[in-house]
Amino acid sequence: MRIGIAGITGRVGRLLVEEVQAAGLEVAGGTTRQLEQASGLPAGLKLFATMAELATVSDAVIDFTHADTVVAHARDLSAAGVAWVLGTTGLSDAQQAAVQDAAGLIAVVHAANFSPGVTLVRRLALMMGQALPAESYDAEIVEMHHRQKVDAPSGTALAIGESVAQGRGVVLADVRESGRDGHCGARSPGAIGFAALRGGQIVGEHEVLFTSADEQITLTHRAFDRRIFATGAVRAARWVAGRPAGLYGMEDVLGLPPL
Ligand SMILES: NC(=O)C1=CN([C@@H]2O[C@H](COP(=O)(O)OP(=O)(O)OC[C@H]3O[C@@H](n4cnc5c(N)ncnc54)[C@H](OP(=O)(O)O)[C@@H]3O)[C@@H](O)[C@H]2O)C=CC1
Ligand SMILES: O=C(O)C1=N[C@H](C(=O)O)C[C@H](O)C1
Repeated sequence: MRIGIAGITGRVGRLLVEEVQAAGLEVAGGTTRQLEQASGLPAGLKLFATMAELATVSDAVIDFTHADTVVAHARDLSAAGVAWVLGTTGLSDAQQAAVQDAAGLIAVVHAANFSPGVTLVRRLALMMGQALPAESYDAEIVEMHHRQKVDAPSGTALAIGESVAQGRGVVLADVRESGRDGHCGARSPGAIGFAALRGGQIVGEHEVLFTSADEQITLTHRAFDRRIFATGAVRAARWVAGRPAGLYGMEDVLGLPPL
């Protein structure tokens, strides 16, 4: 199986090269905007300036790049009929819609976090949302990442928030409170709050807190090594091969029953 890697010079992209090879799969090549200057990659890798070119040599493409690439990548992979494993976060509504449209034509695995642990945390968050009434339990999600991260809150924090909202039977956009600062007023009843911290080289930490007047329950996930995302994405690429068009998540890859 030939795996293309979009964003092959990136923090995750470089690990993907190693993990695709470790899984016994072929690295078909990768995309980069720095065709001449890309350094530190294994010799002999095929580098391409566009997804359209990478798609011609790939059976599936793993994509950890930037939200600005998503619309073009959706178009090019749909046109080529190549499966897409998408890890990029910080997508706008229009970019999400492009992913959804692509999934009508090709198989897409889209996850804000490819670690098995976060997939389980999302399930637990949904159950907590179902069990702990919003009138009594305030849900807050705190995330911390490395200083280079460009989007906030993290895709994982938002995905966990979606799970809590699903458990509560509400729409996240209606109850989301992010980035409180200044005279922002008291917490709205039923709000799901988000706080984003940045510093150093933290790989990724997420905490979900449910706090009532009488008790607090917290779920914590810490990624110690970015490789966990690369191994999860390679697992998803293996899984997606030959699947019909559709939008899949990491819970499908892990074979978890629907909630
Ligand atoms: N789902 C998951 O499990 C995870 C998701 N992520 C997400 O994956 C994405 C990439 O993360 P990470 O590898 O840390 O990021 P990096 O910035 O290290 O790598 C992204 C690469 O994408 C390429 N790129 C292409 N187009 C653009 C653009 N318009 N702007 C910026 N870069 C571009 C760059 O390569 P070049 O300059 O060579 O073109 C860059 O090296 C982020 O959205 C991040 O949040 C990260 C970890 C886990
Ligand atoms: O940018 C990162 O590094 C990460 N991004 C993802 C996110 O936004 O949730 C996943 C992980 O936390 C690392």
